[in-house]
Amino acid sequence: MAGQEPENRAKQDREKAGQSAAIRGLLVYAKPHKRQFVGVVGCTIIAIAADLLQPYIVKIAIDDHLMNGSKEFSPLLLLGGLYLLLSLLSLLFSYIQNQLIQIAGQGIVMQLRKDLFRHLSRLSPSFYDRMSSGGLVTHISGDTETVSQFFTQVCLSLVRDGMTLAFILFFMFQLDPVLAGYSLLLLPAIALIAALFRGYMRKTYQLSRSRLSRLIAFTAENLSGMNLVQAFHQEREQVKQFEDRNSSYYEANLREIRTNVLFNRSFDLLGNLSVAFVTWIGGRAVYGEGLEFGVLYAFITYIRQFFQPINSITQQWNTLQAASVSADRIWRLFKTNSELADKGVTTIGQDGDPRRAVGAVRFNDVVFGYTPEEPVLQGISLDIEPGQRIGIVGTTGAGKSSLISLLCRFYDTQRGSVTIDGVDVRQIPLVQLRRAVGLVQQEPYLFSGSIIDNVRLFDSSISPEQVREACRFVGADALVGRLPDGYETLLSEKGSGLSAGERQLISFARIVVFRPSILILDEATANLDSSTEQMVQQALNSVSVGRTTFVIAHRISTVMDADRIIVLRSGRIAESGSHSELMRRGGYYARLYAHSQGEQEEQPAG
Ligand SMILES: Nc1ncnc2c1ncn2[C@@H]1O[C@H](COP(=O)(O)OP(=O)(O)OP(=O)(O)O)[C@@H](O)[C@H]1O
Repeated sequence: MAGQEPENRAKQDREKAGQSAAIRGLLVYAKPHKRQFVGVVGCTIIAIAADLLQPYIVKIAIDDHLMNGSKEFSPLLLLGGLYLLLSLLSLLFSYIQNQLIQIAGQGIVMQLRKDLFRHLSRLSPSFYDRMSSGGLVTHISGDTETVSQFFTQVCLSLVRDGMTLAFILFFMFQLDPVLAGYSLLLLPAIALIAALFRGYMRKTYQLSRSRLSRLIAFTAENLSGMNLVQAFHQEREQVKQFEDRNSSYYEANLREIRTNVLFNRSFDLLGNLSVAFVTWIGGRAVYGEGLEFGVLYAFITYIRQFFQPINSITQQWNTLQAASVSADRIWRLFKTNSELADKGVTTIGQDGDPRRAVGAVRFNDVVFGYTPEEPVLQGISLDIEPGQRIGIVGTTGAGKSSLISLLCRFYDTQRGSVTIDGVDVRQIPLVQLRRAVGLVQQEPYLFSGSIIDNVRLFDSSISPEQVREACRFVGADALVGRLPDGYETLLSEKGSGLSAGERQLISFARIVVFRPSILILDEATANLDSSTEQMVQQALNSVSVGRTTFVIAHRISTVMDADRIIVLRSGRIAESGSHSELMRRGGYYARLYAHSQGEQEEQPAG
């Protein structure tokens, strides 16, 4: 146990160093808003001075005009006018100060969210294999919001409350140094209360934040998988889990509020005690004519105001802590590099247009696993000529999708290489590679947007007419015709409102529009009924003419007419050849085929 102490301390030191580096990193974002921050400081000085001069004006009115028996009304009117003017000035400059800090703070966080999202969109699929989407939602929404509070609350409080304190002390010493000296006796009591509460407030604050993050993450993940939750009748279990998280957040929140209220009331109590103290000491001095009554009035007003900024600065401690933790988490995300270094500089295709690549694909002794210890593909070598139609078959988990993931470079090989037209995919810039290779998956992703934008993927260089033509080509125009606003119909997230097969047709139209030189269909027609499949198949046959095409299918009938069929078994190529060759051989493929035809009861082991 004793050995853990220094270890924990070293860990805490590392965390602290990371957090301050993160805060420093955030300050880079603040740089473009320098002028707004200078404006905030200027406005704060004017607003505070106008605020704190008000008791001074009353003091002049009392001591110089009311108490000396003067019956003149006009100086009082003038002082009253001045008081009003100061109030208006304070109001106006507080407003401008608030506007400026919000513009700066929100601007910083808007930029931060933008950069973070852009960064996340470049991270490789392996990153998303590890991270929960709910956790990422919390980072983008919750953490950036906390960072925004750093600028709009912590920075503002430090400037405003720090200056207020300095001004109050200045006025107090200006009015009566002895009474001001007595007031300083309060400082140890203030420090004691702050120290007593600080640790506890931090703990309760962090507890409620972390429980809120858990709640948000759980909600986000459940909403995206709600159809599965319902399909498996998990509603009651999920509601129970939600309730647990919800009530533990409720308790943590109440505890945090209770601590804050206790802290605030302690300060109020101290404030009232100090007013009583000053009234007693000052009152005696006024009776003994050692102090003017106006000075006492102004003093009491200042001492009342003295606690508010201290209270506010102490409260910001929590926000500062939370902001540094959030900044650290955001920074760590920024520092996560894509495992796929996009350093390739070799272009492919005629005139540098990857869509006009020849389409020769080679797998050279490829070994790959999602974790290094568990290889999923073992020593795959393939040589595919341009324009060939390749079928890939194999039982569930044999490695079919993994094989084409390497061609798309969603992952990098552990050994060996994949080349297109003789160029290693790692040497091809990712943007070129993604244009060269078109992928249609079983569950195509549709974006929130119109049909037109979903087909042309928001690329406005592709005209709506080209989109319509592509839809006609794959037979999607009848479907679009049935939608309320035709091609302008807005699809909601994940394309809900369309059946799986209809979503598939839209993704086929994409391929027709973008015409990649290599086409991959991963169980792409599995969701279509047989008549639609036939129609799409015809369309695909025309699209795939002259293009290297990979077709992954469970239904062997889908790949029977391929130039060559690759049969995968446990991450290795078991057989390859045309349908008739493989059937003649009477091996694993022939058994798979027989099984798919329902001639064999047992599925071959794979
Ligand atoms: N993202 C991933 N992270 C970790 N392991 C994975 C991942 N994707 C697939 N695997 C594993 O890799 C192996 C091969 O999976 P792959 O999806 O390539 O098989 P498949 O032949 O396409 O199967 P199916 O016919 O079911 O689509 C399986 O054991 C699978 O569990």
